[in-house]
Amino acid sequence: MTPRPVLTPKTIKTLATFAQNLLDHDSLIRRLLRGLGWVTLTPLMLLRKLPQVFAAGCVLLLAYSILGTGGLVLLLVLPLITWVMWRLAHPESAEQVAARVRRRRRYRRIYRKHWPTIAAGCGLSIPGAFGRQVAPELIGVTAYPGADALHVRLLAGQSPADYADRADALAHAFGSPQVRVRSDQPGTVTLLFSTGDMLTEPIPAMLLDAQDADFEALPVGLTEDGSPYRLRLLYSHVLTAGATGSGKGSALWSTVRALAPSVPSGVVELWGADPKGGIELAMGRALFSRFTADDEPGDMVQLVNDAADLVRQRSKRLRGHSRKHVPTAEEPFVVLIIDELAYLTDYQDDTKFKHQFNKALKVVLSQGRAAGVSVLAFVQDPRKSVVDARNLFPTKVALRLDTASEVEMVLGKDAWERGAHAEAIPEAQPGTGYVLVDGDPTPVRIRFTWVEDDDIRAMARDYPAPPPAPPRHGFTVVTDGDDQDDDTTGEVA
Ligand SMILES: Nc1ncnc2c1ncn2[C@@H]1O[C@H](COP(=O)(O)OP(=O)(O)OP(=O)(O)O)[C@@H](O)[C@H]1O
Repeated sequence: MTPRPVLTPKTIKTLATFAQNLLDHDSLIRRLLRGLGWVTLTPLMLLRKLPQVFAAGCVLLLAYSILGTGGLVLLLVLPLITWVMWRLAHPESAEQVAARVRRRRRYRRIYRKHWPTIAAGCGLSIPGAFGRQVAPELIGVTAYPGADALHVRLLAGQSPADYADRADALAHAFGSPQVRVRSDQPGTVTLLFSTGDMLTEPIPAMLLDAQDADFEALPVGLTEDGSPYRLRLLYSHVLTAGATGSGKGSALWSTVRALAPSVPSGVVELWGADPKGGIELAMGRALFSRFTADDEPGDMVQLVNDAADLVRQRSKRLRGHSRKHVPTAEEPFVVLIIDELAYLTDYQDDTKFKHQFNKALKVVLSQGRAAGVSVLAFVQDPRKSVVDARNLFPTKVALRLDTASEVEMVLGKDAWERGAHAEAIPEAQPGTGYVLVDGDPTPVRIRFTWVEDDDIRAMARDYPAPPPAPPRHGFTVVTDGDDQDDDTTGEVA
């Protein structure tokens, strides 16, 4: 028996029809194959692009197969009911979770998606293979209530200054009112995009803390991410500049308030010089161990001279024993508060007075930090001649100022380029400013708390300075020429 040929004319005709059908776009076979592909590939696509949706679909299918329709409906409705009950019972925690979810969505939709294009547009990418642009790696995003922080790994050859130069372009590209550049660790940079202003509302005075205060981290206000701002005063000096009505008073009293609980024990001594006749400081007079608000400038010179003498004595004692003075009730942390520095350093006609004052102030500024004597000074006019000593202040604060050049006079050009636009602070937001601390090029936007007159009176009543003890600092003027360092002879202004 001869075998039947596999390819009979009939088989060939069937195959030809099948092939024609395959080629025909609208044929049944093509449609069936397309359907099959869709059914098998869609879950794979979902798994890759939207893993959460895929997982949710699997759970629902599983629930349906195990629990049936009723169970499936329950499974769908239960989270909704739980969410509504949560919102009703604990609206704050529910809002926190919702905000976190919103922020994560924003991170994915805005930053992750657009970062490569925006980095290239702002000139922060480098050319890669095949004409592609290589963007700096976006390591992650931290969402704070008032700002999003983008952590970016620097490309070889880049520095945070390159990002500071492009800060304006970056802010516009991401639709943020402002971006500030922070360099936290080598090789990375943090870009802080404002997403809303946490500092628009006045911040009430901090609760007085009866515990021993940390004088290197005094809570005086809030930063723009809503966290407390802690000011270093011990082993530092702070210069605050601001136009009239910018809130210098709140900077002063927020700091005094953080120190006040340590005043009655004598661990902190406040010395106040208010050349404007006591308008600012007199309300809290009882807090001050030494106070001069006379129009008579001689008293101010005496006060700063005494501070300089104390610094010299302590420095002499510290020499060879310790590098830093630790405040105690016997040897307190002395804070010399000068309300309007320009009045004493610049506006005086009497050159002899100016010379004496500047000489003593320079001793305190150059040697006082280690000796536990800090200066907290305020100026309205930041012209160079007024604050020529600003480099001796490790911490500088620019409240609202009139022009960008004034900001540069106080904080330096680099800080302005990094976003410290103190000239743009709204008049309606007194107490807001930028802080720059030596060693950290990133200005921090903060708002000082608002200490009301009643709060000041209550502080003065509850935390008065102890009565003067017999001389314990030995305020006798040190005349030993050997103890006076060369740099005590210079002028401040
Ligand atoms: N931190 C703050 N929060 C809310 N309001 C404030 C704050 N600081 C100041 N203010 C408001 O602004 C006004 C002016 O503030 P302040 O007197 O401290 O400014 P200043 O810079 O000391 O002005 P001047 O140089 O004219 O004395 C205050 O009376 C108060 O109403």
